[in-house]
This record gives sequence, C-alpha cells and structure tokens, in this order.
Amino acid sequence: MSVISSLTIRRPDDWHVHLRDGDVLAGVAHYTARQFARAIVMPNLSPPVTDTASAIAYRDRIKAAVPAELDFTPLMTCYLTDSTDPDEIAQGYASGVFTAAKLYPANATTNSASGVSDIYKLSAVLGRMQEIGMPLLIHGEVTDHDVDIFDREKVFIERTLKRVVADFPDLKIVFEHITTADAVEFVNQSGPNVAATITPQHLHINRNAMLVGGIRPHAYCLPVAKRELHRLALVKAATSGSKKYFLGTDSAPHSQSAKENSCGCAGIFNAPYALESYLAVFDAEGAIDKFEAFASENGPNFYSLPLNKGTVTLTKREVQVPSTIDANGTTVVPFHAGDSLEWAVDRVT
Ligand SMILES: NC(=O)N[C@@H](CC(=O)O)C(=O)O
Ligand SMILES: [Zn+2]
Ligand SMILES: [Zn+2]
Repeated sequence: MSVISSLTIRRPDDWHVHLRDGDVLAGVAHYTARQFARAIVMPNLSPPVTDTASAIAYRDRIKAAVPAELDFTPLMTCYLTDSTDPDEIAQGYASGVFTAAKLYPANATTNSASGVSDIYKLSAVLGRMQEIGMPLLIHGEVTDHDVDIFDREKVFIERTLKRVVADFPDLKIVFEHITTADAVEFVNQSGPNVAATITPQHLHINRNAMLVGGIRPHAYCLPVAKRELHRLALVKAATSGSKKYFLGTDSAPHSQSAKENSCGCAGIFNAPYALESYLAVFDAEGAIDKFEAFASENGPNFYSLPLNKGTVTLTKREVQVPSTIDANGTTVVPFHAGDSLEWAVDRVT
C-alpha cells in the first residue's frame, strides 16, 4: 500500500460554526474563511438573530470582517423562538437570506435562553419549512433537570426527535454535532431527509480527555463528549462514506478567562486547524478516500446547493498548534493547543 503524502479535494464548507460578533468576529472569521468556501453561521448572538433584518445586518458585519482576498460566503440561519412567525421564515428563505432555521431547546447551551420551550408550539413553522424544503438544524439535547447531562442527547431522540420526524416526515433535519452511538443509529435508520454534522473534537476525544488527571475546560463543549464507545461510533459514521454525515466544526470561541473559570463556558475553538484535525482522524482510520465526500460533497448535496469549484491541498507535514491565539484582543485557547498535527493546509484555489 502506498503512503499518501498529499491530498487535493474540492474546497469544503463548514456546516456549523459560531463566528460571534464585534471584535472577536474580526479576530476569528478569517480562520474559517481561509479553509471553507461557505459556512452555516449560527444565530446565537446576544440578542439572537431571529428575523431577516438582523440576519442581513449580521451577514454584512461578517463580510466586512473577512479579508477581501478570501472567497467566502456566510450562509445565515434564523434562531427559532416560541413566537417565530412562519411567514418571516418563509420570506427569509425565499429571498435567500436564510439558508436554514436553528432550534435550540431553551437553555440547552450558550446564548439559548430565548430558545424554544416546547417544540409543539412550532408546528406551523415546521409545517411551512417542510413545505418549502428549508432545513431545520437542531441542537439535540433535553434540558430537564432530572436528566443526566451524559444522557441528554439520547433522551432528546426518544422524547422529541422521533415525534418530530414522525409528524413532519419530509422535513429536512440536520441533527447537529452528534455525540452518541444512539444518534448514529437514529440517523442511519431515518430517511434521506435526516442527516447529521460531526465535530472534530467528538471524533478525537472522549470524556476522559475532560476529566482525567485534572479538569480540562478546553475540552468542554455541548453536547459534552461521551464514552469511548460513542466516539468510536462517530468515527465509523464519519468515515463510512454515508451521505448522511458531513463536516460541521461547531467552532465556538470563548475567551481563555471565560473557559478557565469556576463556571467555565461550553465551546471549543477549532477553526484555525479544522481540516488538519479532521483529516488526522480519516488518515488514522485508513479512510482518506472518504474525506472529500464528508468535507465537500455530502453537505451541499443535502442542502441542495452547488458543489464548490475551488480546491484545497493538504500535505503530510507536521504543524505545531499554538497554545493560545489572539482573536483581535481576546486570548482564545484553540483545540489541540500545544500539540502537533500531521497534515497541513498548503494551497487553496
Ligand atoms: N457547542 C458549544 O459548546 N457551545 C456553542 C453553542 C452550541 O453549539 O451548542 C457556543 O455558542 O458556545
Ligand atoms: Zn449546539
Ligand atoms: Zn454550535
């Protein structure tokens, strides 16, 4: 077997990213724009992006924050609340402002306090989205206090997702940042209108990375990393060649001080070395031939968007990940901080 030392793939997209706003936006957006041609931008600002006007304004701020020489298109999402208007969603989608709508169960994660308290209040919205083919993106965790945090994704499938899929059988659903074998099984058993994104961190780490030998706040994100058997199921799904799985980094920068804190924020900043991080997993699995579909084809095909024309070339060469990154005045600790990765992004066309 020959050893692959260089890989050129169609330019990929990131189907789930937090670019934040203000100074941090200007400090992080170029990392995403350098690697990815498009990105699905999460709307969980404070206040969240809940209508077309605020999405247009946020899209303009993102475009202004990306260096002009980079070819990058932000794809905007609408944050669903209990009072979302189906017409607003449909008009935003028809006019090309919204690519998808995002469901955060209320208080599930960072900036989700205005999220949905009961998904059945959204029936009219979900029905309209099904009709027009607009994807629903879901942070799939229950928030009930009696449910253990390590079980919140599994219980969400049982209590909520199964009913949503049954009631809206043609609705396009992306089960975002999945973390369990249960989610993989659910997605595999569902129809072609149900897909999932997988983050690099959930392919690399299990919950030991967070808790063994001291508490590691930079390995903490939501949904929280689970047992090794779940990580293995995610690696198998991502590298399987199934069209249902695609790249979504969930890069979610928080300042070093907000993470290294007695109540540390959830979120891992992986944008600077996202492709290098994913490719390490595919390489270790002997599945480099499946990488392009996961990174560059399955996402656009699911969203019914054209494939990118450009390419990115990665070379097998060691890169050192810095211990911190200055995001325009905010110090952020990146994923793999202080470690080295075996692949480097060399050329983007
Ligand atoms: N993933 C995270 O741990 N955090 C995200 C929110 C999210 O995607 O749930 C964030 O915005 O910080
Ligand atoms: Zn989330
Ligand atoms: Zn996210």
